[in-house]
Amino acid sequence: MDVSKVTMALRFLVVEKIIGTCAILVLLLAVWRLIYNIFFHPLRSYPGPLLYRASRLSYIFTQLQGKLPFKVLEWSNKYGPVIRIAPDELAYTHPDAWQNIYGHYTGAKVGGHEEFPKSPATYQTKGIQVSIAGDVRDRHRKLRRQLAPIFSERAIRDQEVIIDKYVSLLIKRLHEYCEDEISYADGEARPGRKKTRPNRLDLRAWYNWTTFDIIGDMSYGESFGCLEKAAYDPWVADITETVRSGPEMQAFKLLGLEDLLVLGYRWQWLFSARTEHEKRVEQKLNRRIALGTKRNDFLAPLIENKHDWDRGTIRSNAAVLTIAGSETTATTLCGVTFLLLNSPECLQRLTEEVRTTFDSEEEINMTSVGKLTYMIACLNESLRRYPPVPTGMPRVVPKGGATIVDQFVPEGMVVSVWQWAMYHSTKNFKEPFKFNPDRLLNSNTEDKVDTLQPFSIGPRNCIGRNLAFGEMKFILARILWNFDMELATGSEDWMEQQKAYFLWLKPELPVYLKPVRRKV
Ligand code: HEM
Repeated sequence: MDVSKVTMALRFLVVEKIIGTCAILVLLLAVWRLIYNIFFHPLRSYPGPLLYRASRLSYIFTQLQGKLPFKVLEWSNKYGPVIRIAPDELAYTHPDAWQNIYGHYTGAKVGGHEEFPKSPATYQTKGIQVSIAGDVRDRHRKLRRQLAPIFSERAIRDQEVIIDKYVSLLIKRLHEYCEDEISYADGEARPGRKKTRPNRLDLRAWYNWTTFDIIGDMSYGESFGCLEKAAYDPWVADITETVRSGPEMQAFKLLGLEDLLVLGYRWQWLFSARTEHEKRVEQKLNRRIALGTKRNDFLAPLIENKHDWDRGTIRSNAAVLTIAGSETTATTLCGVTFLLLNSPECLQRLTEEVRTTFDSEEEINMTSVGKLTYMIACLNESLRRYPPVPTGMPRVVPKGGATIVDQFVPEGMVVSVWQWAMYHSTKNFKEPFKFNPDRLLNSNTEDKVDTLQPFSIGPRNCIGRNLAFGEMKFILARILWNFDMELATGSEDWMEQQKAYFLWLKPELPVYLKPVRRKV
């Protein structure tokens, strides 16, 4: 008998047994986990779909498909305004949740609780520098204090000359692309191409180019040159990848694979577009620093206070301001354009407002657009129908737990308001899928208009709200002054076909533009 063969066989049997036992243990543990999550977890009494209450996997799967906000609405209609969407996570569509989760607290002394920290699985990754949008409380407060003055209404008005420069360039370029001598083929406007159908332009691109060029100048002292080239800069083109990779990175963390994510990120076999993006930010930052600190732009406070911040902090904040400050605004402009083009009466009323309020285009500026009450209602209604941040903005319940929408939630649980679902719930708005700006002009008890907080509230609300609103009113007014618009055929389901991640993954928005001819 061959002893070595017997030893080998025995070894094989032992190894097989160990693997088998481990597999059974893992399986038992997983089953126990499911049972625990359903019957013994501190959130067991909260309603929600069984598969999601039982395991995180269902949440991750639906989130990666970009469908979670739509599911939350479905569940909100079925289970009510507080839904358990993962074993340790609650989604809210109840208006009180805004204040309870995101509001300012004055500390335990007056019976409040501490500020709810941002959930690390969404906002922080080990070893990767976070920005103001993800930073921990003390660093956040300092960053916010230094940046706030530059985002005040007055400071933004002082920057009007920059905004005006790019909006005027947008209008000039759109006119050029609408001129008869410019011809184009395949519906894609480009000088020198043969014309098929007139003036069909992708407004998603033009809005993105404009808001990126503005933010580029306001942050780094140089635009991305998108409007000049009528083409995407690689940086701008990367945004889609950044939007898509957000939930993928979150999935790694929720599955306990953060170390693998960090390794992959460092060695660039995961999310390499993000690493490339960081390199480009660094190059722009170098050029900005070479300009000195005299410029009154968004990066000046961080560069001036460089003893407070290392290079990584300045870089990550430069990157987040660029994306947060442009993609969201361009998204809302696309949304309002699409919704108006699908509501001819609203479009006509708004066009009339713009063309009768002003006698000439020169009268349209960042201050005078404040008179356009119907436009403000249209923009707010678009932010309701198509909020740029459609998902939850997850926070962790602080030590001691908290009462949210009259129910106690234990510490450590993840909670958030889901904007898209909240704004489309019939509990909050009558005919929620209807684009109806009048609901924001006439007081009406059926619409809970205070629910609408697209810029969030509290200490971590949007720092760029003044800029965003000023810019959107100004761009939309100038477009409506100059052009008549019609939605290109084939785009009727533009909004329905989108995936909703932390931001929307939006397709092109082809629109026919016809310049308005005025008698001189
Ligand atoms: C329509 C346009 C915009 C919308 C709807 C919007 C919405 C939001 C929301 C909901 C948040 C909170 C995110 C969270 O809690 O995770 C936020 C944060 C933020 N936004 Fe905006 N935003 C817009 C435009 C802008 C602009 C123009 C800028 C700047 C140039 C900007 C810069 C930021 C920054 C830096 C934060 C993080 C603030 C902090 O944590 O203190 N946003 N925004």
